Amino acid sequence: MADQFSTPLELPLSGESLTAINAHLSQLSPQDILIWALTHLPALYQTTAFGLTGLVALDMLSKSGHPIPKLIFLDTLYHFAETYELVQEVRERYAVDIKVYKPEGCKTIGDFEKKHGEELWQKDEDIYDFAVKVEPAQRAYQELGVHSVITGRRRSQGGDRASLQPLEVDAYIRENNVPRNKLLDQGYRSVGDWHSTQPSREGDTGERAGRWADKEGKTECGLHKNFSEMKSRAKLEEQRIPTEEVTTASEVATPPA
Ligand SMILES: Nc1ncnc2c1ncn2[C@@H]1O[C@H](COP(=O)(O)OS(=O)(=O)O)[C@@H](OP(=O)(O)O)[C@H]1O
Repeated sequence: MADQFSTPLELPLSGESLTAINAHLSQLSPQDILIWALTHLPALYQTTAFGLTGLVALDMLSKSGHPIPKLIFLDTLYHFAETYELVQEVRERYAVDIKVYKPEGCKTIGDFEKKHGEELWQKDEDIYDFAVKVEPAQRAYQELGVHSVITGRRRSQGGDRASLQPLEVDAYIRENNVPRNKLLDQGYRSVGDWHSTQPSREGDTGERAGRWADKEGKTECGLHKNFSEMKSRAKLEEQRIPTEEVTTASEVATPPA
């Protein structure tokens, strides 16, 4: 797919190039956008929590005829057993390299509670988000030399969640037999940590109903905030998290099957 953009692109992009690229991409199919990303974006990875969008993207990439990017999974330690099963299923089905990053110095929930106390998400959800997603993502990007990522967020997920079009995704999943989280067949619409994810209730609208259902105004985990905000969270963490000694191994680990 020849176009006017250099291959690979030189980063960072100016606002002007970004506008031109987005105008170009908005005319392409999802498959072609992904191929464009593969051929143009340097040091490209896919960050995924194995949601529907990410798995559809992975399936499309696997059929593109190009080598697929490695995956980055931020293992918060608090995922459902079904999600960990899905990680293994995806690894086998697509023969893809999955880099797993856990909260710093923690291999188990026991390690995490020793460092932060029990139910950190109840005490301070900003610090929880920082510890389980933001810091591990920063570490992953730095250690792996990541310059570009594919994520499963969609424009239609921002703001007005009722405008989502999950049926398109469902059709692709059925036709291509894409693996999916078993919880999606048990009344869950979107799956994150078990303590912040509930099945959707009657009358719920939106694809992400059930995420932080009891926390008014909370819709995101902090992973997608911009970098300066992430840095100020780092300061917050330094000031407020007790610094007890814990194992400090920072590693690319494999989650339980
Ligand atoms: N734990 C973890 N590890 C790696 N990547 C992750 C993680 N959580 C969120 N994401 C990325 O964010 C996409 C949207 O996820 P969610 O809708 O669940 O929202 S949220 O980020 O948790 O707020 C999600 O899309 P999917 O690939 O469809 O899962 C990922 O690209």
